[in-house]
Amino acid sequence: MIDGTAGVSGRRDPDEALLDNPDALAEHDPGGMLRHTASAGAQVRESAALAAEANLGVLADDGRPRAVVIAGIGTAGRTGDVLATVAGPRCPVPVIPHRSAGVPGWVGAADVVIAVSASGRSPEALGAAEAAHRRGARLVAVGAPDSQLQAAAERARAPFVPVPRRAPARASLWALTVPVLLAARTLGLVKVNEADLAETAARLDADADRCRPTAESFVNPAKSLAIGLAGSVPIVWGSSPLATVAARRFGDTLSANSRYPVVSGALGEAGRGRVGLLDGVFGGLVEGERDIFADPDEERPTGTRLRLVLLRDGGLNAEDDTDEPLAVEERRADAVQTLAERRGVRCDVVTAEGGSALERLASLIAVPDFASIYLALAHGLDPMAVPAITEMKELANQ
Ligand SMILES: O=P(O)(O)OC[C@H]1O[C@](O)(CO)[C@@H](O)[C@@H]1O
Repeated sequence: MIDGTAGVSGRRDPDEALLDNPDALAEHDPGGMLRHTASAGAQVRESAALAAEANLGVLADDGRPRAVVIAGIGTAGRTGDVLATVAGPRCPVPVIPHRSAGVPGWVGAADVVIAVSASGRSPEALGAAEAAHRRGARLVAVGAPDSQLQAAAERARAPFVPVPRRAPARASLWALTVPVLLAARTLGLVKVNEADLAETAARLDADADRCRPTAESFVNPAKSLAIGLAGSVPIVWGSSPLATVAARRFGDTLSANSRYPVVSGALGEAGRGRVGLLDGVFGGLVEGERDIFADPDEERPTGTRLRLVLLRDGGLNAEDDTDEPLAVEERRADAVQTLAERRGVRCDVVTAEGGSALERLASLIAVPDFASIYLALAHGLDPMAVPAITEMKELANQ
């Protein structure tokens, strides 16, 4: 074990055996990040019930808005990306995630602002709630009960969905996302129905079960994904807009939980530039030096190398939910797998399952969420405590 600055201790080389030792897992996860993450399905059900009590119906009183702005930062900000992708390219109004304080200059009485903050106190969400009120935009707020955000919503006489606080915010993705989607449903912008919510919750429960700490690495998809990523520079690309949201989410959790550098984004965009990484010093150049006779399961390459994680959507219905033909996305996903294989870059594929956009998204997020935690634990890092975030806030506020 080594100690870094800020009292963070961990080991440079991952201890894979630790992943199959439930006592050691619990010891390294004192805040219960695995347990919080396993509550994703319950979060969907709870938030759906809380949203149903929040009088979201008033949002629809003035009809369809000109635009919807989802204001928040970090995980709260990701909920805006989820809404934009679930609403899809045929959504009749622009859906705009906004990650800085306040709201865009054009926001006015014709628009809706959804302010989201797990703690209920981020300057970004608070600034947006206040600006929306000042400009006469319709407002709905989602966040911790009895928070500054709740007070701001009350001042604006706006609906507020009180989402119980879990620390840290990134363990609350589903709790925050569902009220955002249900607010948009009230406005007629998404088709998410009760069955979609129930099936998404069931999918998250089933994945949490497959990824539970007592399920050993050879049957646990999150542990095996973590072991594959250990020591690598992960590249996470999503084959569709939906899968790209999941890819960016994996970028968030790999950075914050596992403290790994990661390249994440859309495969379509990557194919026009970032795919060049596969040929570089962490890709083809180092892989070319590997002993081709070594047992791929035994050998852990010495040079840092890339590991590609491809999140494949496959789409639901080519007519309805994609802005380019499904076949194009699929061909591109096949192509990058071939390219990685030619360079000797290992590739993990997670394929979406489920009958709705939300369930498919859940199926691309659940296993990677757990993998990021197992990767942290293999390195002896507490996946919950990220002192650099607090230190950064303190330094920035000086
Ligand atoms: O959802 P909140 O509480 O507004 O926080 C926004 C972001 O800020 C952090 O709390 C870090 O300060 C993240 O964990 C979070 O996603």
